[in-house]
Amino acid sequence: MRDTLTAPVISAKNLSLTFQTNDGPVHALKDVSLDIAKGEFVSFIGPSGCGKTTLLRVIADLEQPTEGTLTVNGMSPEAARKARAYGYVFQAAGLYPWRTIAGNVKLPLEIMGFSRSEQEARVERVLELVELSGFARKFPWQLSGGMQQRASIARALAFDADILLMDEPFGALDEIVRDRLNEQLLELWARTEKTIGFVTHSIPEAVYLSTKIVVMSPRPGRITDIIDSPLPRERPLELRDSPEFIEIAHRVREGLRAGHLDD
Ligand SMILES: Nc1ncnc2c1ncn2[C@@H]1O[C@H](COP(=O)(O)OP(=O)(O)OP(=O)(O)O)[C@@H](O)[C@H]1O
Repeated sequence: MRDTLTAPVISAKNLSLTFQTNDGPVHALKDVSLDIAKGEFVSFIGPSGCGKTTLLRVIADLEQPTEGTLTVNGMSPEAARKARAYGYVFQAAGLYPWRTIAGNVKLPLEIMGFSRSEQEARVERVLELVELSGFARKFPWQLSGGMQQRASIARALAFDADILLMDEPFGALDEIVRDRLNEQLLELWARTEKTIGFVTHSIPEAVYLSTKIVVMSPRPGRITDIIDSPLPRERPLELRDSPEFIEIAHRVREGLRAGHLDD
């Protein structure tokens, strides 16, 4: 599947972004270069404030870089956004409490003007993908935190974007729920062949999920290491006890430490 001859889906070259604030400039990203191939699962890991969210937002055309170039599917991020290339999953599920789960998932489809029958078919399909088929008519408060986050993933999948951008989607959940969601996300990724960009603070989560791990350092946010994971795509949770897994986790930790030494 990972054909080295195909052009990258996301290509960043020397991206920098400086926010101008009342307290002076904040260098959120500095000289970030990265290629992401179709179907990859890429995690961005680094300490708070290192620019992970900013990088995801630049890819999604929610922020403009100050320097450098970025293409998504060979187009500008703006053109890619207009072509509905992305689904975005935020830290908090962000579901509307007065809408049912189906109603929440349907919302972007309503806005995009899909026909009613197409909306119904898509909602059914994505709720099945995230294993929430029986919960379409429930309201968000009737679901656990993990289920709400799955509903927000379903919403991001509903319009069938090629790229799923996820900003610490499981950060607020306990470890057991998180493990299960990680497994489910890998299954979903295998079934849909999406390209995924995933922000996390957790080393095990990054190593468990990713085909590529991008390690970032703060002030200004730079990439300190890019690790192409040798782990197989099929990943039972027990893989986390294997020497290969521990070795990659060690390398991520070293990358994080190296970033801090430059402070
Ligand atoms: N709109 C903005 N205006 C000014 N500064 C900003 C803005 N957005 C982000 N920043 C600053 O840019 C830096 C990078 O922020 P960003 O949210 O990308 O970091 P992060 O790695 O995602 O952090 P966290 O892990 O805490 O979510 C931080 O110092 C942040 O305060």
